[in-house]
Amino acid sequence: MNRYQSGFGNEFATEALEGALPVGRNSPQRCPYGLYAEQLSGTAFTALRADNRRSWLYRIRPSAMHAPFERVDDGRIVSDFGAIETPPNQLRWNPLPVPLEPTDFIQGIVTMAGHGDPHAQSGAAAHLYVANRSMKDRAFYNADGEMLIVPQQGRQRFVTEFGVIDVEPQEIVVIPRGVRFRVELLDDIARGYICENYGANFRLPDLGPIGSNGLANPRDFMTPTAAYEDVDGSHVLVAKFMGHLWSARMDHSPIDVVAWHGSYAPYKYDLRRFNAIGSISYDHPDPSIFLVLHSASDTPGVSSIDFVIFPPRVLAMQDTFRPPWFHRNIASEFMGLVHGAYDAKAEGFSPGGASLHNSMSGHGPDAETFEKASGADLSKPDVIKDTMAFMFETRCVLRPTRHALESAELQGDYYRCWQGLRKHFDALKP
Ligand SMILES: O=C(O)Cc1cc(O)ccc1O
Ligand SMILES: [Fe+2]
Repeated sequence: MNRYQSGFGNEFATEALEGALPVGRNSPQRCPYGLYAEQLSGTAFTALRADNRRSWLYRIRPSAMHAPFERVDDGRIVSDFGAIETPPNQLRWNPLPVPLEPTDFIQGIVTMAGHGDPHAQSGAAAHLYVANRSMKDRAFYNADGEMLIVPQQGRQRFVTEFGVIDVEPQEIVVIPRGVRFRVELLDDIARGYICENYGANFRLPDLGPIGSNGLANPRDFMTPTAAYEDVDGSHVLVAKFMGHLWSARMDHSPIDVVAWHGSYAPYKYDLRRFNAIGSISYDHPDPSIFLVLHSASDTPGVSSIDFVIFPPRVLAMQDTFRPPWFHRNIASEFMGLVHGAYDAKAEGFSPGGASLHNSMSGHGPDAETFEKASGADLSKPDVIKDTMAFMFETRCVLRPTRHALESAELQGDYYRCWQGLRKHFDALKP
């Protein structure tokens, strides 16, 4: 049986038992198989039809059935970014070390930076995670934000209320606000990045003059078909709510949805399917050309968050410095590397590592990349292979956490990568 349905933001309909979906109504007096009907809405009831997202779930028990939540340790998760001063320095980190203690996905999350707050429904957080064991009899949901997860090492299984999503590095998974799930490791280690989006749900960008095809194509987004477990016994439900973790006991698995229909559901996307578009004449285009998904702000044309990738591609621009240019932007850029090398940095940016270039902080190619690209033979195209870098680009400054600024992984000498840039200026040589 096909485990996925294809399409972005579709009206999906799926049942794990034949006839489990009520026909012609959402909430019949008695649901088939003795199931409970429950609506999960991810936008205001009255949101415009194009933005409206909700699903109807037909489950063994309603999601209200749990003991009261109690506060538990937040671990290394942070949602309050005002506590410490934000330096304008360019920052870069080595990958997180593999934990020595048993650590599951939730315990393995480390917040690196963020802005805004869940209460205002605006802003974002950038987290890293590294885990060495599966979540067991434990599920999680995030009421604060949608989670865009970028696995970097190890295959990972997201067992959600809506069905099962398997991902490997170079794929991403998006878990909408409120959706309950657990993460199982399919390899020894699971490592990756998370963009937590407190604002409007991620959506595909409009394509303008690009036309009706290109960038991330809607049919490559995969949403699972219904899959449920009918398991009685002690379970724990962990919630992230208003910046903190809460835990409640349950006497059954919350992954008990036998059928569902609607438009609010988790999905995955294989970044290798991205249709990269670029300059075929001259100049290096703005990285918005590599936009996969974005969260819109209240200002038309200005995203709150852009999720951008730098996939394999061919550079053939003439009389052009082909790698990224030197720049300062109003936006702030948190970057990660899933695989390979990034074309603006000859060394020091490793797979699993991260960098942060905040609003108006100058950055660009390192000295080695600049020298090489300035003298490159442009008669041949550069075929950029075996790479997958990405960026969580935000409208507002991403404020690093105390952990990020004090961790052993912070590269204190990052600034040096630009110090070797030589002065080439000669007023007599135009
Ligand atoms: O800083 C970076 O490496 C990301 C980036 C890439 C690019 O091609 C243009 C602008 C930009 O910020
Ligand atoms: Fe940049």
